[in-house]
Amino acid sequence: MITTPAIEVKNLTVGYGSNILLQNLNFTVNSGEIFVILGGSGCGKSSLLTNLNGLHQPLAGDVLIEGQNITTAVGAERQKIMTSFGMMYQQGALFGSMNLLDNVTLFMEEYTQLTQAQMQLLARCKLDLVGLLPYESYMPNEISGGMQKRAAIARAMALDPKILFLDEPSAGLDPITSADLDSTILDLSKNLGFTFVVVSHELASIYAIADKVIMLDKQTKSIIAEGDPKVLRDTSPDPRVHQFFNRIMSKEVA
Ligand SMILES: Nc1ncnc2c1ncn2[C@@H]1O[C@H](COP(=O)(O)OP(=O)(O)OP(=O)(O)O)[C@@H](O)[C@H]1O
Repeated sequence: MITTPAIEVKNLTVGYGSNILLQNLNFTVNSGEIFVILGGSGCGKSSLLTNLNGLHQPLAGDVLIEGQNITTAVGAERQKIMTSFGMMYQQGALFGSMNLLDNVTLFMEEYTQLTQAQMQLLARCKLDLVGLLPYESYMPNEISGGMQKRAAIARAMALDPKILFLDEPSAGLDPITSADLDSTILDLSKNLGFTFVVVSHELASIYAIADKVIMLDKQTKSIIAEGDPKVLRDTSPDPRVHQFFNRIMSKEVA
């Protein structure tokens, strides 16, 4: 059986006006995979993510989400593609003036015809999946940084997407909280079959969750490595890749 990839990227050029960050990228994210985008600071990881999720238009090329071209889609067709994925941004993920339950129901109110009771029931399911059901009435500033990240994942799941984009989920978290978040991501992947596309430069997290990575390079504006991160760490002949993956002692990541 041939399954449509979750995401197909074809000849994609990412940048802003005349500032080209990444050129002619080609890669595929398979359904159910945890796919990690990595690379040095400023190489264009977050920009690539905003081209994949339709927030910014690529300078050239196409992005297909479950076979549908988000780059060319307009109107209702585009809206349909946009609701097939959820997004967790690096900064300010939650609305500070709403409790966690309202943060999750917000998108349902905008995009569905469900009753309040139905929305709340579904939102409680999402909060439960990330371990936050007892905190549904808490405000974002009343919970820890790690809990805020998990609440943001619950909110990204509000419309039952198949794909979740996470921009630097571990940023600002201590190693133990970060490992907890990795467990949540792995659970959601294993139990519910989500496809994750994650921007990260945290090696411990990359080794813990990634099925596949692509490594971006600022100088060549291209993908310089692709595959299983542990295999790349142990076998890549490319010094840039070797240096990235061996920043910490191997015993920490074995
Ligand atoms: N909206 C924008 N308009 C113009 N330039 C931008 C915009 N967003 C990012 N850039 C520029 O694009 C370059 C790459 O930024 P981006 O955030 O995509 O890289 P990154 O690899 O995610 O970086 P980091 O790891 O530091 O978060 C930077 O020079 C940045 O200033």
